[in-house]
Amino acid sequence: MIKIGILGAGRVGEAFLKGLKPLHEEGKIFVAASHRRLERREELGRKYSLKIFSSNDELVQSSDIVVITLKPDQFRSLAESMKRKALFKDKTVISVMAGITLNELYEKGGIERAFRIMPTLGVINQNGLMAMCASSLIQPQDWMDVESILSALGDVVRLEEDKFAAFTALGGSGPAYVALLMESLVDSGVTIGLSRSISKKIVEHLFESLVGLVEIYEHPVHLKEAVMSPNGTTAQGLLYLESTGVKGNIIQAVIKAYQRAREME
Ligand SMILES: NC(=O)C1=CN([C@@H]2O[C@H](COP(=O)(O)OP(=O)(O)OC[C@H]3O[C@@H](n4cnc5c(N)ncnc54)[C@H](OP(=O)(O)O)[C@@H]3O)[C@@H](O)[C@H]2O)C=CC1
Ligand SMILES: O=C(O)[C@@H]1CCC=N1
Repeated sequence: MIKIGILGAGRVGEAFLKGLKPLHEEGKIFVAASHRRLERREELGRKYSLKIFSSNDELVQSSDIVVITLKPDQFRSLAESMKRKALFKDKTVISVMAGITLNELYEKGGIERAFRIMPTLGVINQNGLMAMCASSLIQPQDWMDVESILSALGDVVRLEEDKFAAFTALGGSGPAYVALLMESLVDSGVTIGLSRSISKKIVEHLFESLVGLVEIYEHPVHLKEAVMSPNGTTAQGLLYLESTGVKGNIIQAVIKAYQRAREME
């Protein structure tokens, strides 16, 4: 049975624990994790009834596949000693860390067999989208095994490593942009006299129904035209948005995030 260890189970690491637990319970894989704080280990142990190690080294030693869910700098500070101990020899690693390239995994951590993935936060409720690339030692069977495991957390797309910064800027950071838009719309409802609860209900409905509407209208532009009546309310709202350069600003925001993602590599 494949043994999977989640190294540094924070927000994304916990999403992996939660998403993979059903496969663990069905006896298809064995899942464990590590964390540096006792309080967090106890919390995860209580919630998932899985083994949570205090020692990262022991977790790695007892795993076939190690999912590294540390922050990039937390990994960088641990990597050298792990490389010295040759901990990752014969292990397969899945890294979710923004800006850590396959080459850096090898150079700093001595990790030869690696998948680099970039998940969206949707993995928290098994509804993520994950970009995935791999080092040259990874074989077709490894791809199939890992894709099958990751499908418990959402959809997987194979992507060239040189497109990871772009995926990170749009998909990885994306939930934050959409959350900001959502927050602004809820505040706008309150500003024009609606209670916060009804405003929130309207905005939640708008987001929930949007994907279905775009499917029906086939393109966001056609959806926009369907809502926009001659001399109506939508035309006035859109005129203001367009005059403030909202579309260019959103594109610029993603470009900024992309530049930062490139800098991190
Ligand atoms: N959040 C997101 O939307 C996305 C994040 N990512 C990537 O995922 C990674 C994790 O992000 P996220 O889950 O948000 O971050 P978190 O800070 O929630 O997770 C990292 C966890 O690792 C723990 N940790 C730190 N050092 C050690 C150590 N030496 N040994 C064991 N555990 C340790 C931290 O503990 P402590 O709580 O004590 O700091 C923390 O709980 C990042 O590299 C990020 O780039 C990728 C895509 C999306
Ligand atoms: O902000 C970040 O750096 C990480 C990567 C994508 C989402 N969070």
